[in-house]
Amino acid sequence: MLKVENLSISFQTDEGMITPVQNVSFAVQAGRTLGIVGESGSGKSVSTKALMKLLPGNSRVSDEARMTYTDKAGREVRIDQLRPKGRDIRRLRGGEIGMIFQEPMASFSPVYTIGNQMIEAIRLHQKVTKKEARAQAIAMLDKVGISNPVGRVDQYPHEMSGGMRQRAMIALALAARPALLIADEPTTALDVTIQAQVLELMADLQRDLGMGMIFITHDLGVIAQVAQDVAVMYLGTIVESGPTADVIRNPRHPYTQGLLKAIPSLDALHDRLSPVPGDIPSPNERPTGCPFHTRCSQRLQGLCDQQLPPTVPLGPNRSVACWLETPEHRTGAEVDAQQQIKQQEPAQ
Ligand SMILES: Nc1ncnc2c1ncn2[C@@H]1O[C@H](COP(=O)(O)OP(=O)(O)OP(=O)(O)O)[C@@H](O)[C@H]1O
Repeated sequence: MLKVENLSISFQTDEGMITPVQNVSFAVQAGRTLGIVGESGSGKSVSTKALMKLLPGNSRVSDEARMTYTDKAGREVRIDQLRPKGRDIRRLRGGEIGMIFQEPMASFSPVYTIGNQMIEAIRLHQKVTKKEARAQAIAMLDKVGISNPVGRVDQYPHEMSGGMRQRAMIALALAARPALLIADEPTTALDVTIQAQVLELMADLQRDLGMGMIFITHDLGVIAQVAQDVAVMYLGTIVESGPTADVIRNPRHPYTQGLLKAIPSLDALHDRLSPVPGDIPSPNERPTGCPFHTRCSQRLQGLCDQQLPPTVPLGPNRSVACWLETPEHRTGAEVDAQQQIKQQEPAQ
C-alpha cells in the first residue's frame, strides 16, 4: 500500500547542510506492520514526517524520492508530488494515513473535550450527523479499552491518566478510519505494564481493522511484539530489513546483532548486557564508507571505512547493507548455506 524509494532528506542548519536521511527505501504491505527501529537520531521520525508532508521549512526532500501510496479506492497517489499545504495532502492526512505520537498532548488540544475532537475528526472524513459521530466516538473509546466511554467522552485530555490519554489518542487517530497508521514511539512515555497493554491493543486493532501500520521505536523487543516486518535504521540509512522473525532469528548486520545483544533476557539475569559500543555520530560528522564502521568490531579495514556497502538481497523482502555479506567476502560455508536457502525458496 505504500512504497518509498530513494528518500533523502536534508536540512539547512547554522552549521551548513546536513542530510540525516540518505537514500532510504521501504514498503508497507496492506494489513501488515512495518517496524522501523534505530537509535535516537537515526532518522526514523523525519522519514515518516516526509510522508505526511510535515517537515519544517528548512528541509529538502531529494528529487529522486518517490513515495507512492495506494488509497482506499485503489488509486495510486504520488505523495512526493503533492503540495505540502494542498487539498490532496489534507485529504490523505487522517482519513487515509493517521498518525500517533509519543506525547498525546501533541495530538489533543487542551481546550476541547476528547469527544468534541473525535467528532470533528470523524465529520472531516465522513458525511455523518453530530449524533452519529458521537456514537462512533463512544464506540471507538470502548474499542480501545476505556471504561465508561459514555462518561469519558465529555472529559478534557488533562482529566485522564497518561495511559488513558494514550488510548484516547489512538481512538482519535482511528476515528477517521485510516488505512495506514503511523505510530511514532507511542508507548515510550508509559510505564511497562501500561506499555504492554497498549502494544497488545494496537496489535489487536491493526489485525481487526486490517490496517497497514508503521511502528517507530528504538526498542527491538517492542518490534518483536507488534511488527511482522522490520527495517533497521542507522545514521539515516536502512542497514537491514526483512520479516521480523527472520531478522531476529538470524541478524546479518553487525548493528542488528548488537541491538539484539543489548536486550535484557529474564533467562540470563546474571549475564552482563553488551550494548553497542560508542555513540551514533551526528549527521554532520557522517563517517566515510559504511556509516556503522566506526562502531563495528567486524569491519574490514580499507573497505568498510572507505566505500558505502551495497544492499545485498538475502531472500524475498530481505536484505542487508554490509560488505561482509557480499559474495566476495562471505566465507565458503555461508555462501553454500545461502545458495541452499535460495534453491528452497519458491520462485517469485
Ligand atoms: N528541523 C530540523 N532541523 C535540522 N535538523 C533536524 C531537524 N529535524 C531533525 N533533524 C536532524 O535529523 C536527525 C534525525 O532526526 P529524527 O528525529 O528523525 O531521529 P529519530 O531516529 O526519530 O530519533 P528519536 O528516536 O530521538 O526521535 C537528527 O539527528 C537531527 O540532526
